[in-house]
Amino acid sequence: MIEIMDTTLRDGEQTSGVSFAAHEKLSIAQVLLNDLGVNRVEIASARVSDGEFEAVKRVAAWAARSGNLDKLEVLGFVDGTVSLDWIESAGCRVVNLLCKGSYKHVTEQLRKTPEQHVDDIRTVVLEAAKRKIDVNIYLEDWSNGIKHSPDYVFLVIDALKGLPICRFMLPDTLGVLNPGNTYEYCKMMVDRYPDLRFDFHAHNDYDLAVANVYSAIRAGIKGIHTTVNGLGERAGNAPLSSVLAVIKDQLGEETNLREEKINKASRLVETYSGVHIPPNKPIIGEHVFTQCAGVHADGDSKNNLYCNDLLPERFGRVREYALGKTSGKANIRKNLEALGIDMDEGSMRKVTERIIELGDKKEMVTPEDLPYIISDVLHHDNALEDQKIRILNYSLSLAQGLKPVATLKIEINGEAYEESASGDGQYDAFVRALRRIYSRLNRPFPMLTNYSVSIPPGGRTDAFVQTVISWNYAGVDFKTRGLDADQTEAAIKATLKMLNKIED
Ligand SMILES: CC(=O)SCCNC(=O)CCNC(=O)[C@H](O)C(C)(C)COP(=O)(O)OP(=O)(O)OC[C@H]1O[C@@H](n2cnc3c(N)ncnc32)[C@H](O)[C@@H]1OP(=O)(O)O
Ligand SMILES: CC(C)C(=O)C(=O)O
Repeated sequence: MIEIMDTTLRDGEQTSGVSFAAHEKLSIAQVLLNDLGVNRVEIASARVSDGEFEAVKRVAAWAARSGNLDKLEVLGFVDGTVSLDWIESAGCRVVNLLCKGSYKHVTEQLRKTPEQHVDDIRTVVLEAAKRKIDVNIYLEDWSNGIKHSPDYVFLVIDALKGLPICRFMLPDTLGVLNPGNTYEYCKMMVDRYPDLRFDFHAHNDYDLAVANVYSAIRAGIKGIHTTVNGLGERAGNAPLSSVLAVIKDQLGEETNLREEKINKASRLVETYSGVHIPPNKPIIGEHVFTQCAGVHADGDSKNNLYCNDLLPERFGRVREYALGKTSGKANIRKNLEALGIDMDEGSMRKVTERIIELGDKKEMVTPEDLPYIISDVLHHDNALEDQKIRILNYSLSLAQGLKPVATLKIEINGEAYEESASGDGQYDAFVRALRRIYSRLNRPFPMLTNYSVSIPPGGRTDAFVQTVISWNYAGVDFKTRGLDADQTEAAIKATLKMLNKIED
C-alpha cells in the first residue's frame, strides 16, 4: 500500500500568484480527505501570517470534529518552540520539521555545523514529544545532499533515528533528479535504514516528477507527496492525478485513493488557485479523453481499438469525439448518437464535408453546433423550428459613466416574457434579465463556468468573434459557441444554444 501525502495547501500555495482563503483551504482539505481518500494533507507552513493562522485553526476545528486531526500536517522550522507554539495553538498535532538534508544548506543557509543542527533538531523533537505533537522530518535538499554530501545525510539520520520521529521525508527540493538516480538514491536509503519510513517529495523542474515518483516506489519508498494539478514551487510537484494512475496501472500497487473523484478535486483547485489546467494534462486536461482523428473514432466503434487503460469513466469523465478538420464520419456518428439524431449515409457525408470546411477556417465546432450545421447543410431548418426558446427582441445600452442595461423579450414554449436589468457589462446585463425571467418561472438556470473569446489573427476589427461558453447544469458540463462580428451578440447566440440544449 502506497501512502499519499498531498501538499496542495502548503507547497501548492508556493506557486507564484496562488493564495488560498481560509474557506478554500477548508473545502480543499475536505475534498482531499473525505472524497479522494488521500492519507494525509499538509495545510500550511507555521509562522506565515495571521490569516494563515486563522485558516489553519478553521481546518483543524473541522478535522477535530470529523476525526481527521491526525491527518493534518503543518511545516515547522527548527526554531526552538516558536513553530511548535504556532502549530499547537492553531489546534494541530503533526509537525513536518524542515531540517537541512545537505551540508551546503546547513553550513551556508543556517551557518551551523552539522552537530549544532542535529542538537537543535533534537531539542524540537523532544519538546514536540512532550506536547504530544507527532514529528516527521523533512531533509530539505536531500537530493543534492545524498549526491554531494552523503556522509552528512547519514550523520543526521544516525543521530536522529532513535528519537520519536514518524517519517523521514526525502525532497528533491530543486527538481534535479532523474528516474535513474532517484532509484539509486532511494534504494540506498531503504537498504541502509530498513526500519525507517521514508516519503519521497518530487519537484518537476525537468518534467520528471512523476517518472521520479515511479522510480522511488520501485526502489521501495512507501510514501509519496503530491499536489492537485501539480501546483508547487517553481515548476511544481508531482500531480496527484498522474501519480494515482501510474501507481495503479504502471506499478500495480494499491493506494487508498478514489480515482473517480480526481476530476472534481482538480476543478475545485483550478477555480480556487486561478491556475488553469492545460487541456492536454493527462487524466484531468479538458481534451485528454477526446478523439480527434477520424481513424481513431472509427476504431473505437470496432472493439475499442484506440482505447488504453485510462478510460475516462474511471476518473469521472466521458469520452468525446471532436468535430473539425481531422474528423471523419465516425466522429459525426458518435456525436449524433449522443444527441439521439439518426441520419442516412449521404447526409452524413455532406455534414462531414461542412465540418471539415469549417475546420479549415480554424473554426471550432462543438456538439451543440451540430443541429445547426445539419439544418444549414440539408437546407431545412428543423433545428431552428424545433427551438423551444427563441429570442424575440433585445436592446443593449452602453453609456459612459452609466451601467449597461439590457431589455429582453423571449418566447418559451410559445409564451412571450420580457425583463430588463443592468449589469457590469452588456452581456452581464443580458444574462441578469434572462435570469429574472427564469426565476419568475421557477426555472433553474445553469452556472456559467468559463467564457472564452477568440478572434482570427490579422488585426481586423470587423472579424468574426468566436465566443465559447462553458456551463454546468444539473452536474453536467457542456459548451456552446456563438459566432458574430459583435462580441456580445456572439455570446448571446451561444447562450440561446444553451437555453435550448437544457430543454432537451
Ligand atoms: C523547499 C521549501 O519549500 S521550504 C518552504 C518553507 N516555507 C516557507 O519559507 C514559507 C513560509 N516562510 C515564511 O513565512 C518566512 O520565511 C518565515 C516566517 C519562516 C521567516 O521569515 P523571516 O524571519 O522574514 O526570514 P527569511 O524568510 O528572510 O529567512 C529565513 C530565515 O530562516 C532561516 N531558516 C532557513 N531554513 C530554516 C529551518 N529549516 N529552520 C529554521 N530556520 C531556517 C534562514 O537561515 C533565515 O535566517 P537568517 O535571517 O538568520 O539568515
Ligand atoms: C518543505 C520542503 C522540504 C520542500 O517542499 C522541498 O524541499 O521541496
